[in-house]
Amino acid sequence: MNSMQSESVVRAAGLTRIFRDFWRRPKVRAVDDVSFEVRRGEVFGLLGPNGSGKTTAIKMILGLLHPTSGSLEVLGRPPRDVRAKHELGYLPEESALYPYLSAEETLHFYGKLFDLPREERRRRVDQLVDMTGLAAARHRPVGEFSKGMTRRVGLAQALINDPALILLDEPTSGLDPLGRRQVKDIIRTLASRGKSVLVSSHLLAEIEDVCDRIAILYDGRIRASGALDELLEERQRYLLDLPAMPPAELEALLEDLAGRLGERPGLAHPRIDLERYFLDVVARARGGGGGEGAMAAYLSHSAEDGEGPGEARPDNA
Ligand SMILES: Nc1ncnc2c1ncn2[C@@H]1O[C@H](COP(=O)(O)OP(=O)(O)OP(=O)(O)O)[C@@H](O)[C@H]1O
Repeated sequence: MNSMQSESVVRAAGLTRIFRDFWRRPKVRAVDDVSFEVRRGEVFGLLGPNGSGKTTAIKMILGLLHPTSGSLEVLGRPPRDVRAKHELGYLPEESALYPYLSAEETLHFYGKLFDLPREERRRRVDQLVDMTGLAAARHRPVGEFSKGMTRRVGLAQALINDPALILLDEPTSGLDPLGRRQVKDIIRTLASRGKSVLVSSHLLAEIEDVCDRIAILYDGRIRASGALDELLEERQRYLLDLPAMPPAELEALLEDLAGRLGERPGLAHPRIDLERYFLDVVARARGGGGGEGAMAAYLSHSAEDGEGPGEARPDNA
């Protein structure tokens, strides 16, 4: 692992947030003595059931909530530092958008808030509209959008300032399988260009194939954390991948293995997951096509700025 990738962009140690009641008596330990780090160029999953403290942790990273105790550093600065905020992108659980602005106007509005010069703003809005699959709806008011389309606008908005750290609260909620795959591909590509992405979700299976490392929160505390591959790999067993072969040959092979192992190995056909099957069916139905070109254009701009370390992925990816 090179030094760029091991660099921490979020460093939380003993982070605690207690909410108090009206009489200022401690009420809920929403985040309780939590320590973790998010490294440059990785996708970090903050997972946990409803009410486990994910949003509270994200709000502290954003500088919107003060920790009760513990330390927190974001991009090498205290989270309340305005310079840290400039390099952050945030997709909240529910995006509050101006219903009468179109998708394009919405993105221009946020681009202006970041003081992006007009030409750059135009270029980024065009790229983001394509990348998030909103090209056909770019001139429609967002008040008319479905939940999935609103989510896409929210994601584009979170990326308008080309942030180094992107916080995504339940990014796939409300999206159909195509939209989910698209968002996950965007997340992976962002990470491959050196961006750091923190994804919070209670839909574990949905983000399993996008995270490098995870922490599982329950009742405000981290119950498990580490590289996803290491956490999920069953190191005591092996799976063997065989090509198709005549039944008699297969039987002989199994017999041979059973003799050596003292047990007959299990045998099954591999299965693709339902998401991949579904996406194949839809791709065939509509004759291919996708937003990869747009994504490449958006990201090549980031690379031009010298912000990305190329195609490198963290060692544990
Ligand atoms: N402003 C607040 N005042 C009092 N309690 C709060 C406040 N915000 C959150 N909590 C409590 O803190 C705990 C953690 O909430 P949080 O919203 O961080 O969970 P979450 O993991 O994001 O949940 P979800 O998946 O439902 O969004 C919950 O018990 C919640 O009721």
